[in-house]
Amino acid sequence: MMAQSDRPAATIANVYRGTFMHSTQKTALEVLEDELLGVDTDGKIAFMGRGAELQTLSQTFGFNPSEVTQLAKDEFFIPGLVDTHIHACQYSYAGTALDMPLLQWLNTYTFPVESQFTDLNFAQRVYSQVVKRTLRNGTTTACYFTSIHTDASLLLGKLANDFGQRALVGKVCMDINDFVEHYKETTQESQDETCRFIKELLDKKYPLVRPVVTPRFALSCKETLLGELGAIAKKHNLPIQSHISENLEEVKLVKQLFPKYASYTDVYLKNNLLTDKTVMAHGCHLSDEELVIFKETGASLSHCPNSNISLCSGLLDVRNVLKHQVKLGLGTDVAGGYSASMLDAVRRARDTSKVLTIQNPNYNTLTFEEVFRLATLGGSQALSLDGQTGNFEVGKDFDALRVNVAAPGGPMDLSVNSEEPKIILEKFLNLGDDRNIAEVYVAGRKVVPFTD
Ligand SMILES: Nc1nc2[nH]cnc2c(=O)[nH]1
Ligand SMILES: [Zn+2]
Repeated sequence: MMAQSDRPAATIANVYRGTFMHSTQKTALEVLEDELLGVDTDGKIAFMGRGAELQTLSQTFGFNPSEVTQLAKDEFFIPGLVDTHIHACQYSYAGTALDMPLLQWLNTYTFPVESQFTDLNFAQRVYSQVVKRTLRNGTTTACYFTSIHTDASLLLGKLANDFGQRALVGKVCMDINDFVEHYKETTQESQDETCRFIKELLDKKYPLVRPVVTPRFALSCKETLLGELGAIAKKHNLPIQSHISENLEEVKLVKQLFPKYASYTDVYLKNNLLTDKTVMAHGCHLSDEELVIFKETGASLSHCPNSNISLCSGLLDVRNVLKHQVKLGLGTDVAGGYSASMLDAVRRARDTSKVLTIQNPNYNTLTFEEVFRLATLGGSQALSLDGQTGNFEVGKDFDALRVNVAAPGGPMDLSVNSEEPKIILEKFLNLGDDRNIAEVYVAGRKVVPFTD
């Protein structure tokens, strides 16, 4: 059935015909074969319909049928991948330094590297690499942590805008750090610089890049700073990101440092940091009572399975999170997670679920369709961006990957017998890489291959 926007007829910029696969609220995987999708000049999906409706649609929307882009037999579109948690400033050492648990890893590797982002040349190099690499890997939306440095963080916003990535960018706030000299702010500096960062980034009016209030985690922020950051987010109605219950040593220390609070979740809750626009990374060790608070506040979780395994932090029970109806997306958590590819996050999420099944054979393993939904629609919900992106719905922005599973020199071979699209998607999710991602679109604009 033809679906079209209620808005006045838009000028159609592009029409694509072929197989589209995406998730909806009702179904983890919907396969639309011989589908037509029209994108208007604002980059929004103006209509979707069956291939057989071409003539009617072309008249209604005023496009020439001969200008329709027809996908090849081995191609399909999926929604852009949403990385709900990635540290842009840790990209330079991704793939290394994975021999310690979280707190030692932060002190030994992370803080010394992050402290270098006073140098804007260094920032320019690392940040352009991470934006380009993630776009090539199909990340159309990224929720970034930076370092404590405002100017370098603004530079990341500029680069995401220049390359056309949808991004939330968070200048990291931390007024506690006993290990690396100078790599911390005073409480006042952290608030002032957060306000400057928000103002300057919003003033740029980048259409797809927004600031996110970013207390690093409870162990890096004094109570006063947590409260002030909660107030800033409230005042400007901004999203919030942080880390929670990643590793048991961290959970224990939070209990010791915040004895007045009922739980780790309560620390964020009482400081106005758990809202329906909050995304917290990890949550491996949250209790059911804490998950109930997430559900009640509308806060979401970012599941970062590569990081959880690489830093030996824990295994998130995604089934239990979903049972509690907590919004959930996937994150790479570079560089605790060693891969900047969301395809890796998909695979590691499935592996984690299988480890839980090995531990308990009655555990209901996540299906590949469910994990695909987490990487797309789930991520957009976790970042409160599901009004704009996450799947192919009329009125949303066209954020999409044109996948070619038969890309020359690619990493996978197709079955000799032709398979149905769903099986080919499964194969791509498990075996594909950027060689199969022929084109990437964000808000209708082709951002990969790069034009320069
Ligand atoms: N994985 C991870 N966890 C954190 N908790 C506080 N900071 C960090 C960080 O940079 N990475
Ligand atoms: Zn992280």
